[in-house]
Amino acid sequence: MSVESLLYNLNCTKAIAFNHVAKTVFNRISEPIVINIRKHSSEEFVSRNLLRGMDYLRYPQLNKGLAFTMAERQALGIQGLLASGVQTQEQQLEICRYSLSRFKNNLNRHLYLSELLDTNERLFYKLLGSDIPKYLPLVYTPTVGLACQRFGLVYKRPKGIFISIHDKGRIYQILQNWPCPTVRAICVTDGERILGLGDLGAYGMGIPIGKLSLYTALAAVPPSICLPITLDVGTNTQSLLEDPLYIGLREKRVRGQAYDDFIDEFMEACCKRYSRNVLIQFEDFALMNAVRLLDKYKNSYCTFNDDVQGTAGVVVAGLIAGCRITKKKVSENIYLFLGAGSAGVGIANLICDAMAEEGVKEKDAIDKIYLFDVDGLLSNKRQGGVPSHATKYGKDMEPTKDFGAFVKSIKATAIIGVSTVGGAFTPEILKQMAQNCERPQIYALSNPTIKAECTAQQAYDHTEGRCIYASGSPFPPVKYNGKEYHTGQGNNSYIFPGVALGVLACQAHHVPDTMFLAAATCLAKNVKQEDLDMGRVYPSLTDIPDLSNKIAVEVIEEAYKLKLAGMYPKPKDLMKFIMDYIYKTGYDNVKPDFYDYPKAEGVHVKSIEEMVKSMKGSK
Ligand SMILES: O=C([O-])CC(=O)C(=O)O
Ligand SMILES: [Mg+2]
Repeated sequence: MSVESLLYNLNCTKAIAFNHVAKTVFNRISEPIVINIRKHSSEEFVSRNLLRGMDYLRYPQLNKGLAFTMAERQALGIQGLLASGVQTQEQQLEICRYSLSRFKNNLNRHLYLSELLDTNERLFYKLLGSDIPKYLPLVYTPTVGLACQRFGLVYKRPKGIFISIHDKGRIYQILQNWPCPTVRAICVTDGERILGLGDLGAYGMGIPIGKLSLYTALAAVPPSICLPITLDVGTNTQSLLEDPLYIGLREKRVRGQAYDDFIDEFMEACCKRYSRNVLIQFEDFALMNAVRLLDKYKNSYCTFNDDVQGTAGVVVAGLIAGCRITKKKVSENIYLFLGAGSAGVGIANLICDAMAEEGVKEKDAIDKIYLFDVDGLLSNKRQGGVPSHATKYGKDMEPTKDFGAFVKSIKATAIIGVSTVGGAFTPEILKQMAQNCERPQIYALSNPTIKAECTAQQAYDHTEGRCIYASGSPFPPVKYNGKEYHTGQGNNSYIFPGVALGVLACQAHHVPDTMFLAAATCLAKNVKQEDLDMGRVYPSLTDIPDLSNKIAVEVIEEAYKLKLAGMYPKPKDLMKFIMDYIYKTGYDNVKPDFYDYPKAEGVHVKSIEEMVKSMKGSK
């Protein structure tokens, strides 16, 4: 029995109580144990691969529930373990939809979906894909924020790896405990800046799980190659340290050299375990580490920071699409940021790149971009100066903390909220934007919903319905002057799944900023005129899977252009190449080789169909 199935079979409390020594011991005895007790040819096959029929029900990657046909049930030796009825996947989806409709709140819906993922992976992704606008907010922003805050209740079984600062020196060994050796994509957090909710420590695990489930739901990246990781270096949130349900280290965060050495070891261990071009997505690190670690690793690893580059990609896509409405160039706007953290500076940098494409020099581009942080305008004259990650945006202007007055004095045409201060775009600020230009662009990007700088309704109400508005979390349709408007969700989920798909498919070994600009341009190009007519700068969420494929093609083009691709020769038809690569949610794609089962040398891993056939042949 593997450690995974052992944990699976224990109830939640025992699983958490499973101590480190026991884990190590079990890991040792989970080395190949060849069971060969059955005689029937198909059963013999199962045992030689150490997969028992029951495993087809137990493992979400293999389970089809009542959709196993009678012949399959016989071949797998699971007849009688399921009710006699045989269901189609479509019928199962109906049952899921009905079950979800019975819950009264979204956290319970999130928990239901999380259990579905633990039970039947293909059904989960099929359901998500059947109505993305409906299900995305349940597995992702905003509900995932709540799930993180309650992660002590949500945690049931391993969906990713926790690596604690005390594991320093043996990170590689811990990675080996993950049962799938084919990992190609990792999403990692240290839980310090979870959405706009702050330091949630080990509770942050909900984020890499959610982000990677979007790799599959929105870009059909095979889930077996994805690994969520939380680096537990403690938490500085006192309420968590005192929370009896808290699942992480009850210690203050480790900082300085010890932290840096830990992250260095982590990066090396990932490469040693999974190859040098394993993709590592950084997510929800605090500002002090996000930009610094990106700069440190971006040229030596296959890595990106979603909050810096993914968010920048989606905002720049919105701005380029916004220019299709205003008939202006990107460089003809004046940009003002509320928030100068990792997201703000990442967006500002990519705006400069977009202006460079229009032939604007970097200095002139910077002149059109202003940032505020908690201490006011990034002014070179302010006490304490401009933070090091943002020095190039420091202005030789008098310091000010009055954001509203500044909106007026510089005649901003686009304001971008990445401040995590809910309601910071006051009615006065919005009204001023409406005076500054005909179609002011308002981005209220902080997540989850309560952290948005203004709601969609407020933006329309205070700009006479003339604004181009986008938010990070979804808002219901807005009513203005008797008309209904559907506003866009400027969330990095439009960008990172497609970029990841492209990087993974062509085995790129770096993820340069230009890939995000290529993704942003592709996204902006694909906004339909009818969306623009409504003032919406993003396509419908329903379109994301198609868009991700298109973005992936652009990313692959960029990878070959920059000689970063690891796969030669370059495929002739990139779209076909992508279509062959991606994960399919139909049950006919269930394969028994999803995990690291010890296989006898030369043993062919048969598909379920082959097993059914061999059973028929042996009759
Ligand atoms: O997760 C999201 O919805 C967007 C994001 O990266 C963040 O807010 O940190
Ligand atoms: Mg994030």
